[in-house]
Amino acid sequence: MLTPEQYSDDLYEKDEVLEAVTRSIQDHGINDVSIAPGYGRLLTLLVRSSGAHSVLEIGALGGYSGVCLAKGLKDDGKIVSLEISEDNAKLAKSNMENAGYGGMVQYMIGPALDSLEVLKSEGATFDFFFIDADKENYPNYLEYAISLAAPGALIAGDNFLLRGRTLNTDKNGPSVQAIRKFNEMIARDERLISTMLPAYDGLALAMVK
Ligand SMILES: C[S@@+](CC[C@H](N)C(=O)[O-])C[C@H]1O[C@@H](n2cnc3c(N)ncnc32)[C@H](O)[C@@H]1O
Ligand SMILES: [Mg+2]
Repeated sequence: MLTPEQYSDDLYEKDEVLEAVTRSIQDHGINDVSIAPGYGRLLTLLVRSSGAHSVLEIGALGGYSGVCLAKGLKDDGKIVSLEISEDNAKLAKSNMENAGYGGMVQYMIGPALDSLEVLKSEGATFDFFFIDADKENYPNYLEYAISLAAPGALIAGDNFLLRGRTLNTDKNGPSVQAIRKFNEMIARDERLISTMLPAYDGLALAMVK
C-alpha cells in the first residue's frame, strides 16, 4: 500500500525542472537530502500567498528548495542562501541558473551563524525564512530568524522529526536535543503563531507576530 505521502506525490505531473535538480545532485554523488516534494510545493505556495519579496534560506545543498522558493517569488524577489560548502553552493547556483532563477539568488558561503551575524549587523530583514542546515544550530537559527524578521514574516523549519529520533526517548544526541529545543521554541515562543506538520520528516511553520 502507498503511504499518504506517496499517494499525494503521485497525483502531480513530473516537474522537469526539479527532476533535473535531483538528477544533478545524484550525478555529483551527493546524498540527496533535499526537502520532500510536498513540502517543496508548500514553500512555493507559502511564498506566493504571503506576498514575500525577500527570502533567507539556511542550507542550499543542490538548489531544490531554492527553486521551490524562487517559483513562489514574483520577478523582483530576492533570495539570500547560506551554505557552508562551496561545492554545494556552486551546484545550487548552476541549478538555479538552469531553472531561470540565477539573478534572484545570492549565496553567502561559510558557517551560517557567521553569515547571520553579518546580515544582522547590516540591518537586513526578510519576509520568509527556510531553515534546513545543521540540526545542532536550529535553536540559534530560529532566534536569528526572529531577529531578522520583517513584520509578519514566515519561518519554515525542515526535519523536526529526524526520521523518528525526536520521538525516541532513547535518542539523546546533540542533533536530537537541539531539534527538541527548536520544537519547543516553535510551539511555545510568544513571539510566534505556529503549527507543526508531521508528514514526511516534519515541517515546522511559524509567523512572527
Ligand atoms: C539538508 S541540506 C539542505 C537541503 C536544501 N535546503 C534543499 O531542500 O534543497 C543541508 C545543507 O546545509 C549545509 N550546511 C551544513 N552545516 C552548515 C552550516 N553550519 N552553515 C551553513 N550551511 C550548512 C550543508 O552543506 C547542506 O548543503
Ligand atoms: Mg531538510
